[in-house]
Amino acid sequence: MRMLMKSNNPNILIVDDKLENLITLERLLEHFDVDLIRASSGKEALAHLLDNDFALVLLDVKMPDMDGYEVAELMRGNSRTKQIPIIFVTAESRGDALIFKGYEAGAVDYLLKPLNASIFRSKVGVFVDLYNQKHALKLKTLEFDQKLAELEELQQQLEETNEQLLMLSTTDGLTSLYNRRKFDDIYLEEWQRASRSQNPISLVMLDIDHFKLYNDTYGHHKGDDCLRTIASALQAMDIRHLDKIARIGGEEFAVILPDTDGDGAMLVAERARIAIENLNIPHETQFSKVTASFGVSSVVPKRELTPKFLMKAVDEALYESKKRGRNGSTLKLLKYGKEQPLAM
Ligand SMILES: Nc1nc2c(ncn2[C@@H]2O[C@H](COP(=O)(O)OP(=O)(O)OP(=O)(O)O)[C@@H](O)[C@H]2O)c(=O)[nH]1
Repeated sequence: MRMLMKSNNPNILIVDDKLENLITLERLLEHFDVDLIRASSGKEALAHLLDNDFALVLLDVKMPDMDGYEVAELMRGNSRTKQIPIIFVTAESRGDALIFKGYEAGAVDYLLKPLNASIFRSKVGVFVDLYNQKHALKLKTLEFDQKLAELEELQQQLEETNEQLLMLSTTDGLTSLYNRRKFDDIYLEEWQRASRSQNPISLVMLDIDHFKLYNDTYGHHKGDDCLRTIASALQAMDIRHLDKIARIGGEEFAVILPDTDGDGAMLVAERARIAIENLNIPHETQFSKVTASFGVSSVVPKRELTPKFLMKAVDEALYESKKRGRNGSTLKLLKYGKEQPLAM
């Protein structure tokens, strides 16, 4: 037992207008690990109650100015103090009516003086234990909340890492466009959608002209810069939200165009061809600048067709553009499994 406040021990407030009674209570509570706080009036008691947390209040009934019942009632009316247990300690027994009045005022017990030391101590002990348990639970709850917050933060980090991983696995490191794997996934999805809706689907594939020569002339780093610049130019094109651009090979790009027929796809290819030409990247070819050749293919998917047909057609169309002198586009339309080339 200590008279000092602000230790980690529970506080017990002892309220009595007579000093000798306070001293008696203190002696009785000597062996408890608690901090005892004295109050010699109701007002003083209330002031302590508003300032500190208490495990228990030992409250004298008969005091001048404000009696114990009034103190108890004021405590019950205040959210900060209403849960604190009160044991009334009084010298007089004036009958059951008064004892009931004490319980009504919120007392948990009502003890008569002279106090029986062991009964008194065991009753106080119950409340000290309860308080200690409540305090330990509060600490555990705080610890739990902290762990929960840490867990939530870890969860958030995990989600961010997963997002980054997903991005890395679907995009091309050099240009940040979709990579080949993602292209294949999107293409398959769009093919299936077009099969259901029976709307056309088109592919545009482009390959930079004489890119080996470009690397050989300007070096691999400049080659990478060139690929990045072309990727940005393709991204800057005014195409529809559903159209998806990918880098599908070293110097090869492709655009998936859902709900687009051959004519529409040729317009996109021509726009991309001009966008690359207009970059005016010097290159030692017949055009004196970097250009690209385009293959375009389009189809309304029928049961006898697989996605590979359209890929094969776009490949062949691109090859045709290379053969015809580069920096141009060739369209191949597919119908009912039969290839119908349409030179442009
Ligand atoms: N700098 C750079 N070069 C690449 C990259 N990927 C592929 N290449 C190069 O692109 C060149 C492609 O050359 P080829 O397939 O022979 O074709 P080309 O020289 O473009 O000629 P045509 O396609 O016939 O016009 C090769 O030299 C590759 O090394 C890359 O990520 N960065």
